Amino acid sequence: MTSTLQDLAVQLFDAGAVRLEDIEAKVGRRTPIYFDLRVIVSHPKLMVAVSHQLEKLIKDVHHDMICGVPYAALPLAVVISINTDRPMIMKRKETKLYATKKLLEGVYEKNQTCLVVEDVVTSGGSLLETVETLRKEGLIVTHAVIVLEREQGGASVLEANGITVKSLFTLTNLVRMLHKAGRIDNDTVELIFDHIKECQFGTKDNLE
Ligand SMILES: O=C(O)c1cc(=O)[nH]c(=O)n1[C@@H]1O[C@H](COP(=O)(O)O)[C@@H](O)[C@H]1O
Repeated sequence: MTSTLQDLAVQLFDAGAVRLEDIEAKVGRRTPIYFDLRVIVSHPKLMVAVSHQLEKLIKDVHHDMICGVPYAALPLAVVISINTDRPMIMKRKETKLYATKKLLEGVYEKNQTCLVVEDVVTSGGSLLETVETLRKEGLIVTHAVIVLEREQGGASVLEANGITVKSLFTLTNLVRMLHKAGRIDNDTVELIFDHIKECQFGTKDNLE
């Protein structure tokens, strides 16, 4: 059975993937909402449901293989690879210092297309780092599929680097769905919407 996006938003919240606390984000600023997809490894049915939704987004995107950005997106990439019978490659966080000394694991050839899977895009930096590694190895990367686009400028940064981002949720529609389901109150909705407006990347002030 396929969950609707509204159901999925509530299931993710109830599994603890949405943290409504003041948390430091990877790049620079604090955030009143943190989407922590790492919890889904403890909820296999939810992992399959999220993967199914991502698969719908990529069915018309040509790709020879997929690569998950380490580590949060790796389990999703594995499930999508199995469900769609499409090979996967894995990027290491650091180059192996012995034996093969590889940064990418798996089988690939120059000029093959690789679709990237990521959990969250805020500034776009993490996803771009993976894309740069893949491109250095001669792979063609034009699309990424992600779970949450935080609408803080990252998608535009990626677009400017030749990557089209397809997302399951934007932060605005995730928050609206959770508000509708009574999981987030009015004040928190306002706080999050203000944060989205105030904390934008890709602008001169926030370029690191
Ligand atoms: O730090 C973040 O911006 C972030 C926000 C959030 O809600 N959830 C979350 O997982 N992150 C982390 O931030 C990364 C994306 O941030 P950028 O590299 O700025 O796009 C993700 O891969 C996560 O490691």
